[in-house]
Amino acid sequence: MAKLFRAVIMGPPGSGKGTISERIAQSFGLARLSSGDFVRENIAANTDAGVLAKTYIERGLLVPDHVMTRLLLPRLEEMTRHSWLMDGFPRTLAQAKALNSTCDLDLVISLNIPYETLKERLSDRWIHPASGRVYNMGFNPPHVQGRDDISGEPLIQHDDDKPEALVARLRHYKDVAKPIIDLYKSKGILHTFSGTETDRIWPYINSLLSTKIPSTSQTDTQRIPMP
Ligand SMILES: Nc1nc2c(ncn2[C@@H]2O[C@H](COP(=O)(O)OP(=O)(O)O)[C@@H](O)[C@H]2O)c(=O)[nH]1
Ligand SMILES: Nc1ncnc2c1ncn2[C@@H]1O[C@H](COP(=O)(O)OP(=O)(O)O)[C@@H](O)[C@H]1O
Repeated sequence: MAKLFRAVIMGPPGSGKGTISERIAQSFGLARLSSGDFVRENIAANTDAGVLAKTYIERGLLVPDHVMTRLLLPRLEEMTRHSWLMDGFPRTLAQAKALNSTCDLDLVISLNIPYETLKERLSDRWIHPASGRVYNMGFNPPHVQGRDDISGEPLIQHDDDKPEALVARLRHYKDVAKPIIDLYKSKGILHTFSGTETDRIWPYINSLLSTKIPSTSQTDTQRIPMP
């Protein structure tokens, strides 16, 4: 069997994790895993962990580590034969340690984007809540203003994308991400990309992955559709 490839993408809210993950999944055939999608799937399916997670999300809180790992690790065990890229997990050092004990990561991408850029992007971010599709009124606008391209349903803006909530979210990200980044740096798997435009960062990520992902795993790996 081809060697598998496991990667994590990290970065503050608005840094382009979703946008870049989508490009990586398409270009390299990795399964794209999103912790936010797992949480929403579990809430929709009314699993025990989903019911518990919902009580935190409703209060605008992060889901506690033990609930997150209970949600995610079994899903990762189903993926033992696939290459994947994870977005949104780990978000704490405890989660990083739990992930560590389940699998060996090959690579971590960390996005380093200036605050002003994040603020501008998020104030322009619109979301289709049912699918998680993300638009930006300048960068990738929907075909019809205010409507999802596929379903035609209305787009919404998250309250926590508003500038007043953003400062606190970014400060929180820096505090919790630092030890995780240090951990991956010490393992020699961290790659940091800085800049203000995804289109300028993408070629560097693309060429890095081209050297790291075994070409056989690009064809052997089946794309796992996410809801
Ligand atoms: N103007 C601009 N917007 C971008 C760029 N890259 C991503 N975006 C938009 O910025 C917002 C945040 O990106 P997203 O991928 O959702 O970031 P995440 O929160 O890290 O997953 C979305 O509305 C994207 O469409 C860029 O280079 N320029
Ligand atoms: N790794 C995680 N640790 C704790 N909570 C998480 C994690 N991933 C997702 N969540 C929870 O699920 C919610 C939705 O996640 P996500 O789609 O990544 O949205 P956002 O980028 O707005 O935080 C988060 O706001 C958080 O409550």
